[in-house]
Amino acid sequence: MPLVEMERAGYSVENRFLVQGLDLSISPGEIVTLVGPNGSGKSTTAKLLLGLLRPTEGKVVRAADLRIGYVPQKLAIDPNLPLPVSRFMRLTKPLSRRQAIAALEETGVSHLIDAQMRGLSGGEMQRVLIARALSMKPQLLVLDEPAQGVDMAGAVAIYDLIAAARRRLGCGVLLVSHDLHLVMAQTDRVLCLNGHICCEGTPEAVSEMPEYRALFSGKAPRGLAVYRHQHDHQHLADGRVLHSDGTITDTCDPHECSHHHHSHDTLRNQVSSSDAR
Ligand SMILES: Nc1ncnc2c1ncn2[C@@H]1O[C@H](COP(=O)(O)OP(=O)(O)OP(=O)(O)O)[C@@H](O)[C@H]1O
Repeated sequence: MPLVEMERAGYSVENRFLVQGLDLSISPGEIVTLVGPNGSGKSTTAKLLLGLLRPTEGKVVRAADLRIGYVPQKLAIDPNLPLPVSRFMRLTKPLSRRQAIAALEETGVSHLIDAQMRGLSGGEMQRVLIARALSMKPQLLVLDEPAQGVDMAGAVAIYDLIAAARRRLGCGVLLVSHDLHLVMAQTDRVLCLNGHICCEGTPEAVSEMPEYRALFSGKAPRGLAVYRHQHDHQHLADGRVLHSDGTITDTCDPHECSHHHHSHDTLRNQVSSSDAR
């Protein structure tokens, strides 16, 4: 049984369709990624799935009593208001301090529990938002550009976190992203959006589809399989490194720490080769 299913769903404002003819479903345990250029309707599609918008045509059906965790693209809070992380974590759900710390631990930012939201870095903010979404113990996790404002190594770490949450909770995940090459490696199914679904399939298949390449003017990197690297350690938000045996060190051994550097180098090669094409 899918967690959520869209059938020929569309959404229009003043007779203009923002998205149309969407057929899409998300099942427990799968990561579905929506990619598309600015204004292609990714956030609108996410909001239709969540029930924040009602389709003006077609239908969207969610499983009964579905627990949803949502990381919005933009936070509707006044950035000037003082708001500690501890209070932000309790805004949508009553959580004890211990529960809030446990949720923040999952994303490596429990040390920020008493920090002010307005003082957080881009990466810290995203980790707090993901922790709040995970505290719902969601069956469906919807993340709208969860790696925005985060550098590439930070983005890889965030996508790893999401993949780990999917394994642990068995939840379905909808990811909205611009980071095609990074995000796609963690994803089971990719949908390319441009007001409608242009093409869909596995990351490897989609990366070679002409519709996908046209959508990004041929600038999308190829050969995504190289990003399916094995992780033997995780980079914590405070810069330290958590190894698979549970030890924490200040830096990773350069011989052991292949994945991020590998990703950087490979990406650089691929971007330059696709630019040259
Ligand atoms: N309430 C609204 N009224 C009118 N137009 C809207 C409304 N919401 C969104 N739009 C328009 O619909 C289109 C799709 O917006 P949407 O935010 O879904 O795109 P997106 O793919 O998420 O974009 P981005 O990558 O820039 O975040 C845009 O052209 C946007 O300006």
